Amino acid sequence: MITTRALTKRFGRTVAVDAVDLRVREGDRYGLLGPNGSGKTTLVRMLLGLVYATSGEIEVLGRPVPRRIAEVLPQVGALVEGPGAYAHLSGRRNLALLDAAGRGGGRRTRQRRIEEALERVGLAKIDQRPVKAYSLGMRQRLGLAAALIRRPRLLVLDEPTNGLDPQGIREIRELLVDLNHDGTTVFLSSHLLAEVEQLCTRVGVVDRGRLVLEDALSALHTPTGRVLVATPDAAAAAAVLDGRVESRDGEALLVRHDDPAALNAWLVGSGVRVRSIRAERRTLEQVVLDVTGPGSDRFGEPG
Ligand SMILES: Nc1ncnc2c1ncn2[C@@H]1O[C@H](COP(=O)(O)OP(=O)(O)OP(=O)(O)O)[C@@H](O)[C@H]1O
Repeated sequence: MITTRALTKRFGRTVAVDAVDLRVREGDRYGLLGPNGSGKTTLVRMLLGLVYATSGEIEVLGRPVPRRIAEVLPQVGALVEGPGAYAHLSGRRNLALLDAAGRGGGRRTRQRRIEEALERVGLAKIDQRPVKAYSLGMRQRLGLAAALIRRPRLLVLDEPTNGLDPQGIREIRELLVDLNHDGTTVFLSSHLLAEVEQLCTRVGVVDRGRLVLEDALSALHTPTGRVLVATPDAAAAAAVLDGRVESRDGEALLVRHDDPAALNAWLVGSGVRVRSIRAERRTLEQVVLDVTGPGSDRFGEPG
């Protein structure tokens, strides 16, 4: 769906995007994760032909960008750096103008597609109020509706939950999962670890312009070599496990061991009751901290 090779963008002496090889597959919910200023927006804009690369190649939906962007855009829904809209017009009017301006929309179905898109983003009830009276969250939803009116195969979204409250963020997340289940590939950028962890199936991590990691989310949650045990016999367990217990908090023990089943058999065989047992897995945060250098500790900051 999206492939880049050695994609690079320089602004003077600043290397905003540095030799990035990105690979987004059909059906992915792909999260491009990086702190503010790491180059995500520049990368997204290059994918859409809004910024020209200094060097490297881009393919979107099998076609080279920017050369054949005109064939690509009708199949792509995009939301980049805050939705642009005519402030004095209503949301519906904005969508109608947008649909009329682009290629391949189909006038006959316009009204229906607009109402469907508004419904999907939770704006079905908007009235004639102009967009300038909208809250930031409503504008963001309108921007998403705009990305949806063409029923795109691919969604490209730059920080789609910016400006939304927790309820709004959750609704957008559910919407994107639904769309993805219906066959839309979703590519989004975010500086929020938790957002990507909850929403995405694949993750790319950018650090100062470089893509330092790209993998399936499930593959990143690797076991840490420790097991979390809950037992009412914590003291007895600690004695049995002799030196393997790394920490203890009430009934909860963190044990150095890489096989929960074998550990369970050992404990039960020694007369220790086990309430629950599971392998500890690395969180996305740990994975990201391992691959990003010092000074890249700005993840999760609002902005
Ligand atoms: N038009 C431009 N001219 C000069 N420098 C730019 C321009 N656009 C971006 N940059 C620089 O490129 C780097 C990456 O910026 P970019 O906006 O792509 O990062 P980002 O990860 O999207 O951050 P944010 O989430 O804050 O937008 C930054 O150092 C930025 O200052």
